[in-house]
Amino acid sequence: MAAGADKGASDAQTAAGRPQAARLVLVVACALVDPDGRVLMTRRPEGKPMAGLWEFPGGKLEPGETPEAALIRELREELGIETWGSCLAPLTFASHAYDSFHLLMPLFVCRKWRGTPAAREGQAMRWVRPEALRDLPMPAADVPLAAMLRDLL
Ligand SMILES: Nc1nc2c([nH]c(=O)n2[C@H]2C[C@H](O)[C@@H](COP(=O)(O)OP(=O)(O)OP(=O)(O)O)O2)c(=O)[nH]1
Repeated sequence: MAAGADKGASDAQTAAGRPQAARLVLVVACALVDPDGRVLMTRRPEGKPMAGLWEFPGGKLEPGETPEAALIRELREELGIETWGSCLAPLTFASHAYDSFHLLMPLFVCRKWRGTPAAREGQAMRWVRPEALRDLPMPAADVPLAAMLRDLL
């Protein structure tokens, strides 16, 4: 019998019998790290899913964008800062099953930018020591990232 052929009808399966992934959403995010080693976190505004939770700046890619270009654009739009691909170092990633989609989120670290981050979209923001990240309410996908940042930064 093919693997999975005896599973219940409630399991989402492809015709080939493999588990069916939820819609995959690619989001790129950044740990901006200041000279004191603190990380910039922003709070999701009211009216959005997961409102009030603290997240890394970033967002979804637009069609045809590379992750790096999307992140540079998001940092400009959200925080009014300018950075460069050469200043974005891949750090880790989140792969998390939310109810309605599966989030795949590379997390870059950036220590060099031009300008002073300011919340351009009305979101709250704060600089947080890596060891204090665990005290912030975060999206479920971010919880393991916070633990990794404590070790890696
Ligand atoms: N930017 C960011 N998004 C995160 C983090 N953790 C996490 O689960 N997400 C989720 C929340 C959203 O579903 C998605 C980010 O997409 P987004 O910021 O472009 O979209 P949004 O929900 O704010 O707004 P919309 O474009 O869907 O209307 O990724 C994180 O640390 N940073």
